[in-house]
Amino acid sequence: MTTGVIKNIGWLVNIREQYSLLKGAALAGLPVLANAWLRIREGRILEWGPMNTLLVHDNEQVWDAQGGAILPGWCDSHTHIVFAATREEEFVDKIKGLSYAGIAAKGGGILNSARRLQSTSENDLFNMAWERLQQLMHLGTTAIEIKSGYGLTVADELKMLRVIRRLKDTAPIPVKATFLGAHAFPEEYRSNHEAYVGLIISEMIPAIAKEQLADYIDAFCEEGFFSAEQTERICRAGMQYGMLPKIHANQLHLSGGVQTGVKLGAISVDHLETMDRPAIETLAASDTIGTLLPTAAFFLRMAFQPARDLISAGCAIALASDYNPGSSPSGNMNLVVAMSCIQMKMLPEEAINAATLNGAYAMQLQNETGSITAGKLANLILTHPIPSIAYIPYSFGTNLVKKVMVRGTWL
Ligand SMILES: N=CN[C@@H](CCC(=O)O)C(=O)O
Ligand SMILES: [Zn+2]
Repeated sequence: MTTGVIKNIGWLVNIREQYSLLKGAALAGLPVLANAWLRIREGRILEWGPMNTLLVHDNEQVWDAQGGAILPGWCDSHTHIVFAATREEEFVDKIKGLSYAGIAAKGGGILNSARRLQSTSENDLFNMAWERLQQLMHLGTTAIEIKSGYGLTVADELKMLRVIRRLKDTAPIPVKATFLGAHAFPEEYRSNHEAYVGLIISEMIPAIAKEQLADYIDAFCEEGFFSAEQTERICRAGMQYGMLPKIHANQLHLSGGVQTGVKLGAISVDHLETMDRPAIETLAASDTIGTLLPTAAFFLRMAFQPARDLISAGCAIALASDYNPGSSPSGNMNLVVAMSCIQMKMLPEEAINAATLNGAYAMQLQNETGSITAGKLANLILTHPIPSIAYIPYSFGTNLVKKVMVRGTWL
């Protein structure tokens, strides 16, 4: 745990003494201090001010930002980084014309990942996910949610969640675990979906709860996958054990996932590529966060999420990477932020808030990270010198991240 002061910060971004979930117009308010210093004590943010007020303490460590910006690290609230193999062959199939749903119907997609994961050891899965997590941290992600959902048997879902637990115990950043047994129906349940729903409810959830392996419960609420009614039953079963819902909703169709999530008081409903007025208004009238995953829409060549409509209606919006081998094989949150500005017309301020403070809320980590606030973790991004905040999404594809600090230590 390090103590010291960062000087010559060009822009100190998202400074907040008080904070709350940002909805609608509030998303555009990003408090920034130009030409600043920031003091860290015991791995946490202590205080900050304009450069002309800096008094360096005796024997204090001083780091020079050399005009770079300091931001709270990205809070990626939706990932699937535990997987056994990449799926670039399906990527090529898609280039040749097959649809995402078509690939899934052929036994590809999630079931392909499940077959590969079932024959991979817990240790190998951990090592692969650990490597991915290291890469993400160097790209500025300093809090993350990770889902199961490529196991699809009691033993393999437990295996995945134990890997996530090990990541939690090993990583220096906060990690949250989500149980997504309801990700796809395994082949052997093709003609008896109810039996698989029963397995999730009566065997998987109690076993996971016994080992306290999951913070959240998720279901892929989608045509051909889990209906709104099945999603509700599965989530309610998880809620009995304290797992709050975070739901895959309205990705390919108007699945009813948004309404189901709001009805259950879900922390978030995620994806939202396919929205209509009732879904937008239901979300806007709730405290459930709409988590947008623009790199998944990009990779699947789908229409992007209607961010402007959601913000105009007053919704709380978060941004996340959806890092997974099928629909978003990238966990680069810098790209997510840029894409949300370029393709969804989010303002740079809205996108940064959605990828930091609201992302933290979407993992119930708002008191630990997501803004420059005294007492929060010193989990920070230092950029190369930039002329403005808008330059961050504007210069998409250029790695502006110079260094990342986690709990007061530079990686
Ligand atoms: N949509 C469902 N689940 C993942 C994709 C998983 C996969 O294709 O492996 C997603 O969030 O996009
Ligand atoms: Zn996902």
